[in-house]
Amino acid sequence: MALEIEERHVESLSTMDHNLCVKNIIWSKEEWPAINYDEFVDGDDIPIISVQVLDEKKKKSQDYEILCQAMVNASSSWGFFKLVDHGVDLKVIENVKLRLNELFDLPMEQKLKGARSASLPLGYSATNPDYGKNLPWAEILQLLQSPKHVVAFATKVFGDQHQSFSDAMIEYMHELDKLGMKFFEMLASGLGLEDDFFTKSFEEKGYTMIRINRYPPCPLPEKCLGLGSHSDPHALTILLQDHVGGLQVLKTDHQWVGIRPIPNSFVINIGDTLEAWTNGRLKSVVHRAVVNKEKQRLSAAYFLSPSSSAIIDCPPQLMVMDPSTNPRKYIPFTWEDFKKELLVQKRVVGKTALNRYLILIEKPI
Ligand SMILES: O=C(O)CCC(=O)C(=O)O
Ligand SMILES: [Fe+2]
Repeated sequence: MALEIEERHVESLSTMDHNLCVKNIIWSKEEWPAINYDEFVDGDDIPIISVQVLDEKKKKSQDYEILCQAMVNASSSWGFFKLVDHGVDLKVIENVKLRLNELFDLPMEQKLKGARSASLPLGYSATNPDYGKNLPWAEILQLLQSPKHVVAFATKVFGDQHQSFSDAMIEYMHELDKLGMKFFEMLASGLGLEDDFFTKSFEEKGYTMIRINRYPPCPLPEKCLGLGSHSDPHALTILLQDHVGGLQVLKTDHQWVGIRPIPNSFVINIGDTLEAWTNGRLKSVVHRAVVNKEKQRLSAAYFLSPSSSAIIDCPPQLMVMDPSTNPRKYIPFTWEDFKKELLVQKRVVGKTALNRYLILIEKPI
């Protein structure tokens, strides 16, 4: 029976070049998930933060300061939190989900008109052929935030019928960008930095992008993964997911924990760049997506990245020079340099993208 399943053709992830069976997408044993997509433990989940008080008039009020602190605390412990009452119009969110599902529902031939190129990780792909083994059980679309880029992609796939897809994506990314900038101000404030400490490095959006994952139902979810364990290399991720569930986060005790989806919320997580920027005070935490037998799942990760010229250097307030407490952990780097590395890197496993800037600290014997 198990063998029969492994021989099954995977229609939804097969292309003309890659005709896949379940066995081609089975992961190495060490990676098999021990927790199901719908296993959640109340009291062992990431914090929930409501930003209802986030109103310009209340800025600098005590409520605002408490909220900033809560965000910093969640970002320093879990590296993740759920955001509710976020203020992004639900119509915009529902519309983008609808348009994305419509896109993924198209025949493979049509989606492949917008296929990612070999040289750049942008566009559509049915799973990720670069990975060789441990293929994600997912269809993936990566697009830059730039409206021009979105329209160019959508025109390839939909021709002159691209408008509804393009408009939905552009509007959604615009809203998320505004939300992201608010977070950066709040994180800066909670860390005791000038409000614009981070935002002033986000004027150019060159490499801010969205990655949409649609995970088809999987007949062998105990041996496959939608997305393997990784951390996000950018500064901050705003993740939208549907009601199905599948996101799991690795805790400091090396246990995976399932993140229960809640309606009308986002999941926010710190990326490697922000971890380096704050000398490790905010944590970029490893996570993954598991799949299930019955339901397809949609998630969309919006990755905010700084201007190319931004120098990722920890401010002295967050760094104590005394090596026994909190010495500098990373060599300052420009986002341009880091971005180049990301473009050639095939796969992020753990925090490998950031390791090249790590300062190796010798421990006293
Ligand atoms: O699907 C998910 O919940 C996770 C997606 C994710 O981590 C990513 O796209 O980087
Ligand atoms: Fe991620």
